[in-house]
Amino acid sequence: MTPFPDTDAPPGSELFGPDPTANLLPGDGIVNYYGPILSVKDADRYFAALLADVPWKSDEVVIFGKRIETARKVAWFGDSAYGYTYSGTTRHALPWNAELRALKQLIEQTSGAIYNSCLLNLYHDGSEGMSWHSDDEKELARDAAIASLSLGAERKFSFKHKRTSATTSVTLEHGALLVMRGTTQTHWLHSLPKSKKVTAPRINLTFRTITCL
Ligand SMILES: O=C(O)CCC(=O)C(=O)O
Ligand SMILES: [Fe+2]
Repeated sequence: MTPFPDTDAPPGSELFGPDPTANLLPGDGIVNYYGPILSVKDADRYFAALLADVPWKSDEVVIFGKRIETARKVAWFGDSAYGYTYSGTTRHALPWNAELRALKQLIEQTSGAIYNSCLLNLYHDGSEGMSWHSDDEKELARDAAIASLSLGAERKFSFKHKRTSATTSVTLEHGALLVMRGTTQTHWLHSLPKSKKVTAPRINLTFRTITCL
């Protein structure tokens, strides 16, 4: 009997999950995937608390000049009531609640960066996603780390290079952390593709740094 029958990975690596120092991108930016940083029990607890306590609102996007309300819901929290403008609408950040304060501290420790705001997205099922974009709004500090925590249904997350169209994808697990660093937003787009296979909801939190306060 072979000791590691199911994998070509180095012995033991499957016990410790992904290597968070490995870069998912071939260059022009850095994306680290930490895998789950919360126990399933804690991830379940945060998912339920955020689903119930966050004042979820539809987002607005402009497609071919038309203003569309998304089925996906959003909320925005921050250190102070920052104004944040996208698709021609300015929103103001809500003050941190207890769950978000605890998650922010854990994610700052794990990722080695600090954040002053968090955008939350609620996808009710796989019919909702987010199309190709980069997080390059003028309010965001250039090249600052963006830390993404996933709760709920597993979803695929994809990157596409703006010039070469090279793509790469990762599965975002319940309770998992992904961090985009350096010039990632300058050179790469990312998306959360829709999927007919996903029937359960997912909450995503992206911790960010807003400038021009
Ligand atoms: O839901 C996700 O994983 C990604 C969300 C995202 O890209 C964003 O909010 O800018
Ligand atoms: Fe994004």
